[in-house]
Amino acid sequence: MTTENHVRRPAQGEPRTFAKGEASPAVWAQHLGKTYGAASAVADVSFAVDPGTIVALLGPNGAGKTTTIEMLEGHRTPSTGRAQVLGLDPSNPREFRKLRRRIGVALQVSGFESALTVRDVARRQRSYYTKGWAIEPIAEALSLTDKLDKKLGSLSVGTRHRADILFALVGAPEVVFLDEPTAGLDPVSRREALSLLRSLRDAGVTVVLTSHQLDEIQEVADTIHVLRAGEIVFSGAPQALVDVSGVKTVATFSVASDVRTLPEGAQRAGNRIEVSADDSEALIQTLRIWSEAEQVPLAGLSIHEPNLDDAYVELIGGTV
Ligand SMILES: Nc1ncnc2c1ncn2[C@@H]1O[C@H](COP(=O)(O)OP(=O)(O)OP(=O)(O)O)[C@@H](O)[C@H]1O
Repeated sequence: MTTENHVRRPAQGEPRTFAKGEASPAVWAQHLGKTYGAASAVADVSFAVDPGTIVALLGPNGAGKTTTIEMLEGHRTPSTGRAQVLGLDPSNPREFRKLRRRIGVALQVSGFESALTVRDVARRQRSYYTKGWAIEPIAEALSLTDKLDKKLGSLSVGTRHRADILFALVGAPEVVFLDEPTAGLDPVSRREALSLLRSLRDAGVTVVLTSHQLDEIQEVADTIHVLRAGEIVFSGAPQALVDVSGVKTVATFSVASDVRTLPEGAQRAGNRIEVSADDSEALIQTLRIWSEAEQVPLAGLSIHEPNLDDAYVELIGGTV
């Protein structure tokens, strides 16, 4: 879903209401902005998040992802615009008190006491909520079972990060905000964390996260919002960004040095040949036909189809 297509813009100060039958977004931001003195951290961010989906805020360092997510969590007050999470305004202290029992938050850097064990903090976090999930199964899903009785101060950075995800989830939140949840995690832990995110979505939990790991985002996110200099420059499904990016499929292969005729549009560097096209199937077909006609084998053929990483780099480029 794109950002604002089903959202009626309310007048300033009017509570956001949704038509009968219209699904209320779990998270809604309209023209959110945050300034620090003369500096703008977030300029103008609007989007709506469907319940039970995974949404990723992407963008270069300093684009405003953390500031945006922290305004939604109620940790920063917007300078302009407004937000609702589960129909409540995170910047309104009375509404925030209700909201915080229904959301889970893992900050990029958390401030839990180093002298407490993982279990102590998990129990305490769960006690703040009316509902709650059992600690052990989540700990197991994050490979934290043998760390539950370790003090936070003794954990490695990646383990500490996984513990922060556990703390965000123990209260059975309806919406979870995770700031770079897989940063610093080893490859196996990453897989586990991604699998946990999918399970949360299957259970109807809405997940809003920030990330620089585009391969992971392509795998798990339903929707991405790409920020640049505090503004959204793309909203949609990860594949939609790939599709509009114009990045081509590239085939590379080697030929003997006496081969002179090449497929149309091919680039040659020594014996290495590179051919690109919009459509990978058509490209492979063209190469097969050329190979058979010329009696030249496609030695070491590799095909690189554009992915989210390629599309993101094309979108963001070196312009920031
Ligand atoms: N408390 C603050 N005071 C002044 N400027 C701030 C403050 N917090 C953030 N900023 C600035 O706001 C901009 C956006 O920062 P933010 O942390 O939201 O970016 P980000 O997209 O999350 O970056 P990263 O990928 O590095 O985490 C940056 O230029 C940052 O320096």
